[in-house]
Amino acid sequence: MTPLVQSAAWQTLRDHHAQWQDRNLVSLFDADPERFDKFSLEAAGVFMDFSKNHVDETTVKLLADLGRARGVETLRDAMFAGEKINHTENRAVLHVALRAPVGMQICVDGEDVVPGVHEVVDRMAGFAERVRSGARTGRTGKPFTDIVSIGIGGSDLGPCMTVEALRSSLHPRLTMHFVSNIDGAHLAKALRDLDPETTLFVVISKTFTTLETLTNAKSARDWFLASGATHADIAKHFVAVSTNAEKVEEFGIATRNMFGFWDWVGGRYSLWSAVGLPIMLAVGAQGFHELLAGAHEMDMHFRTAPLERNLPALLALLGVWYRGFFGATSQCIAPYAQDLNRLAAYLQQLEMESNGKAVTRDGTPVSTGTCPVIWGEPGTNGQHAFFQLIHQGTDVIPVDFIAALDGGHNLPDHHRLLLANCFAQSEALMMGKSADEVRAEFAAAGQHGVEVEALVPHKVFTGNRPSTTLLVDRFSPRAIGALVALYEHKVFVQGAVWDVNSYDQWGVELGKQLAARIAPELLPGAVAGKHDSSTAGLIARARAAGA
Ligand SMILES: O=P(O)(O)OC[C@H]1O[C@](O)(CO)[C@@H](O)[C@@H]1O
Repeated sequence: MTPLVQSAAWQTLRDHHAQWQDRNLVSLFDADPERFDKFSLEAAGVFMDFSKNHVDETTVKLLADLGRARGVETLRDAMFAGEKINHTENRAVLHVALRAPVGMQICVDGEDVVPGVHEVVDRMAGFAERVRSGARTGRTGKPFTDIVSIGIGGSDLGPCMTVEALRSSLHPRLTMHFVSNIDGAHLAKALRDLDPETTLFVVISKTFTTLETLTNAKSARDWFLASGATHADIAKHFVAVSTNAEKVEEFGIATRNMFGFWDWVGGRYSLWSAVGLPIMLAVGAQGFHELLAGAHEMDMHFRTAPLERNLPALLALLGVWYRGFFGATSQCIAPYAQDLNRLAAYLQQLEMESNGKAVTRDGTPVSTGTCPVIWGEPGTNGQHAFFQLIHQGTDVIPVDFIAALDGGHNLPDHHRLLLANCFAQSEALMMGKSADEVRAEFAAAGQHGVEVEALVPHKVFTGNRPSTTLLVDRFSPRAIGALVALYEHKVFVQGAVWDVNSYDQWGVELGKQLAARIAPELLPGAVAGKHDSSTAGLIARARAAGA
């Protein structure tokens, strides 16, 4: 494929960008009373206002042209057709099959995978409903009160983020805990107040070889056995989610207590598979089905809508536009929802592990910047922490504001203030405040003179800073499903335009290998291997401290 910056579509966009050097968003709104209607759209219950972005109708068309020229639609169709678009691992990429309704056909190597997907979901539902009803108990016959999900990365962030997001739908008897970090403090804190007789562990690992997960699972098993339980009791308190039955059995969990999935489900795209078992345990089978239905609706929109009217494509192309032409190296995620407090962490893996790549699909260096740094915190907390930099710092940082119209609680005054803050932030980022406006404020307060002039530059907001606002009715399972699928497809489109393989993650391997080498060197009496003087010095200090 032609390097991105040499493609005709990119060069046309570059010429078009020259017009944006001195264009002000406010003046675009002044010139066009219909701007909000023209640059907003809704699909699968997600409303997207992208009018406060540096785009006009020509920009949208040119960005869509770029998407088409880079083969977004062809690659999309190949993904839905089960082709092995993850070429470095020779795998299909079919998280969309995980939310396909009964009767839809999606084939890998000539075999329809949808019936197998539903078989697992039905098994999960049977299990989850028995745990939720209290029919399935622990070894002493007591119903479970606590569920500890052990996994990391894609085997943790999706279920953890979703369970938090669906707080208002959680089962009243079951408290959910998520343990990921190999830092023993994480597991120790989770187990501190738990009763082994009423605790169920869900060990999630696609490979079942991940150091963090196996270490935590072994320690959890030791904690359970130390309570007087026998090895035979493990079957009542431990279930596994994996693609690796052999390793699961080796760990001591019988395969009848295992829920499987497939190599065509990438870790960070897996919350819709058995990896979502904690979600189903928390919100029930019905809630999980609604989550899948919301995602499927977004899939169908993504699959069929023209790029100019395609939510995921537009979100992605805006990101490409800012990354490529406005120097944006990061993207802020600002959900105005405390329940979405893990969304930024989830999207960090989804986007950065997928598109944080410096070579194209054929292995040659990329010609322009790829994935920006994804970061964020729920509003309004972010306003009192880092929004200063977004308003008055030196970089362009596009913001995605995400909110629900209904807060899902009975404190309507809080929700009104939350939404007011959300809408005010995007308005302030765009409008800014000029020096004359600052002077007028001082004058209205009766202040004039040299001291006032000295303060003016500090109080000026340049404005003209872009943001997109996503609104849903409320954070129902269906809306969360649609929202997450929206971002999954955004990542897909960006990967296609940048021509990177969004579905491998070789960049995490080197650190794992080196950690495996260093771990035995930290044991008492061990001989340290050959390292640079910094690493050797750090190892020596840890050994001296008896690590
Ligand atoms: O599910 P597993 O095999 O334990 O892997 C966990 C995570 O580790 C990674 O491979 C990266 O370290 C992720 O892609 C994955 O989600």
